[in-house]
Amino acid sequence: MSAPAPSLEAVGMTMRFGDFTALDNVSLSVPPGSFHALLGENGAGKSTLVKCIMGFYHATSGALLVDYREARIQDPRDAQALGLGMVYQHFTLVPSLSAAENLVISRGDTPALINWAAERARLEAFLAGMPFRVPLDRPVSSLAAGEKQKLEILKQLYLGSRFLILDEPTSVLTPDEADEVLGHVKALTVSGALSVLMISHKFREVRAFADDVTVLRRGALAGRGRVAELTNEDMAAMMMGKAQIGSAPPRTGTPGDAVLELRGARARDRSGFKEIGIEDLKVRAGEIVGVAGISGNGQVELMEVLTGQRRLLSGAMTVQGAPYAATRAQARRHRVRYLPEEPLHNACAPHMSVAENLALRDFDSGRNGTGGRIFLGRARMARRAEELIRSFDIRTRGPQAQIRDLSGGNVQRAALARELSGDVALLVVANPCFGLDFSAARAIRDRLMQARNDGVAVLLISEDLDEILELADRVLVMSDGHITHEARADQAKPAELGRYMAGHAA
Ligand SMILES: Nc1ncnc2c1ncn2[C@@H]1O[C@H](COP(=O)(O)OP(=O)(O)OP(=O)(O)O)[C@@H](O)[C@H]1O
Repeated sequence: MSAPAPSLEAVGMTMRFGDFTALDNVSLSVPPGSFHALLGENGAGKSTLVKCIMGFYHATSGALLVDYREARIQDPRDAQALGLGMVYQHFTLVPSLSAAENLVISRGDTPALINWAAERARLEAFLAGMPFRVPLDRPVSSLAAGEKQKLEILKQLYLGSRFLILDEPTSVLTPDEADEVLGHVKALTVSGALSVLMISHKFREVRAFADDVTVLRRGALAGRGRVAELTNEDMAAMMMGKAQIGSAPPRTGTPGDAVLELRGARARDRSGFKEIGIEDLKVRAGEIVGVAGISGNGQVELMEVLTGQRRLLSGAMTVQGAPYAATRAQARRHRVRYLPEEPLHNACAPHMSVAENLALRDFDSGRNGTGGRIFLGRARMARRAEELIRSFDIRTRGPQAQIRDLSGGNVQRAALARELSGDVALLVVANPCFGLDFSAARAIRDRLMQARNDGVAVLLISEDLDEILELADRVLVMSDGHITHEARADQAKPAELGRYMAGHAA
């Protein structure tokens, strides 16, 4: 790569939203060719800081220096022109196009009529200078998550970025994929070709790859230092202050009768070309059944079947012994609740307030679940919201804040608060701790265990094997659309589960 990596300094950055200060006089310095981690609990201000750097937000005050010169970044194009690029948790690639096509169209200057031979030669020349590559001609949808994330990084480098902001870049990757991707990124920083600022919640990755760390807490700088000179306890203390993480509630009681049953259930997968098939899945009252698997192995389709968004081609689904198609009336009658992935988009009304979102479930249920359309009174809604905000520790400016302005982790807590309040028989959750810091993850996991101990049947679909091993009574592995393995969680061996997850076990 030609241009050397730039340095970046943020000096006294403050960002106010109305009378709320999301970022309070925060400074951070990333020398050229270094790998800098940005840590903080959910809502600490990490995304706000990087959005100010990238020109998505205009800081209320403060300055940015790129290569020791003041940079005026009005919008993301200015940031790109200065060599700053961003890679997100979720992919931004076009799934139906190949890697080569994705790279070429990502350039703003692509002509309407593309000379593919010339573009291909240009791409090959670019890739020849890269320490890693990805298959260029397959549709991106067929690439594994690790390959997609490598392509996101290559895309930024192809666009000329020499300073990468990585926002939880390994959330959807397996630990091996994460190490491979971050290993390549690290090598680029060591060679001086790239500077990196990475938002992460994973101490393991910070420790393995970052040179320096900055920690934010409630919008303010809480600490910084060389990673090699800090212990995990030091970093945790900076993140959380004096607050300690309590120990998890013990598992109590034994499972009762089956609440959810799927038998011989077949449904099309998203491509429409394959099928998923669940021969026999039972979740009992007072039991957590974990469905482990690498993303893209039918978990999304299974969730869609369970939530009534995907039709069964054959087989049966029952809840409490009755046929179940997940209509709203059935879900209400059988006290079934869902926490889907990305709750802001899938389980919330983003423009509505926290209080309204916490009450959403009740809008069409009437005062006593009779189905009468009686809207909750404002005062009662506000009282209830305040209770849930307190007991689930939702960090918000108040019940009237729009839910889309909450940090990711706090949206998650709000959705879970709503789904777990009231009388629940079956709870279906997908990746409930995705993107959460560890104290938020701890809080959510404790709630799930508590629900189980209270007799709720919990189906936990998760890509996080540690989470499943901690919470589940039984583990099922889903691979290529089918349940390929079942084990009691206390007897399961992670390596063996990993082999089934990868589809390698007999
Ligand atoms: N556009 C906005 N309007 C109002 N408040 C906002 C806005 N964006 C963020 N905030 C608030 O600023 C605070 C910091 O949020 P931010 O998204 O930066 O946190 P974060 O550290 O990135 O958290 P997470 O780890 O959950 O992503 C939060 O309390 C959030 O509610």
